[in-house]
Amino acid sequence: MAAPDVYRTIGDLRAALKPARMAGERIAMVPTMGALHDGHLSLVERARDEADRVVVSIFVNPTQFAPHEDFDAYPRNEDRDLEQLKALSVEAAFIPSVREMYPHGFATGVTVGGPSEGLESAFRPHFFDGVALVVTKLLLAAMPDVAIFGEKDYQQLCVVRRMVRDLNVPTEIIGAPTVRESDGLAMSSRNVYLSPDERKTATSLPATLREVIERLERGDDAHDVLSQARRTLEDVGFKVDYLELRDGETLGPVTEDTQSRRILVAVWLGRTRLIDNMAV
Ligand SMILES: Nc1ncnc2c1ncn2[C@@H]1O[C@H](COP(=O)(O)OP(=O)(O)OP(=O)(O)O)[C@@H](O)[C@H]1O
Ligand SMILES: CC(C)(CO)[C@@H](O)C(=O)[O-]
Ligand code: BAL
Repeated sequence: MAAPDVYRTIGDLRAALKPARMAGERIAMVPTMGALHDGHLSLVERARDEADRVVVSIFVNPTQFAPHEDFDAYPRNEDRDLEQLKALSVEAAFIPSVREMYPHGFATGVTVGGPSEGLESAFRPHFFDGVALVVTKLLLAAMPDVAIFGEKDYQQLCVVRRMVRDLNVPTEIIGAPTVRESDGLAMSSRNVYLSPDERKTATSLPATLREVIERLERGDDAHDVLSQARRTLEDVGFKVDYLELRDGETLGPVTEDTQSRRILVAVWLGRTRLIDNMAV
């Protein structure tokens, strides 16, 4: 197994991918912020199935963090990440500096409406502008045929799909299922912030979502079910940012035309913010 080639500039990445593209190879990209776990690795495996060549980007993107958020504390471990990518025979890692992505004088933004409204945006108003901007730049840097995003960040996946459609970016976006710990907690780089006690409590989050789904499928009133689930979460110590049932395709409100519903949640446990979602 060879370690991935590491590219730190957009120019070097483009030059390296050019021969593969000219030879008609299919290129897949997996954008990440590093601190890789099995959730990320499942995206890489999916990318492997989809393409001849896999590029994983590792970039903790400052424009999606508000000044009071955890940009500085965000876990970073490039050597360990590269070891994991080596084990999966990933050919290329794109690890740009903040200066490379946002050179002095940078003055452009990307704003997506539709699915970015509400949910995360109500609590992290800057977030999707930062994600849409950096994903646009990453896709333009690698020009992949396909890019894989996790359903764990379901609203992000919907926003990226909308941005790619609206801007005619020639990349197919694939959503991959959420990988969970054995007790059901969605894997997330931020789980390392949890104390041992908080980690035990955290398992109530997916358990509560599963109860919500069971009750909705039994036909219980959605408003009652959500109010009770919110109280359950608060009783075990979560502070709830949102717990909402949405149309699974548009992320708008559930209407008569809704084909699939999705329950989405964001909570705080001490200083850690957790998000999760499940199809109903
Ligand atoms: N448990 C998971 N299952 C599937 N995909 C995941 C999982 N966790 C993250 N991803 C996906 O990996 C990609 C990179 O995510 P990111 O690097 O932010 O990791 P993260 O674990 O979500 O970190 P954070 O704690 O910042 O939310 C995103 O497309 C995200 O949806
Ligand atoms: C898509 C992404 C890599 C953009 O920085 C990030 O939001 C993430 O890791 O989910
Ligand atoms: N996984 C999404 C990146 C973020 O929450 O900042």
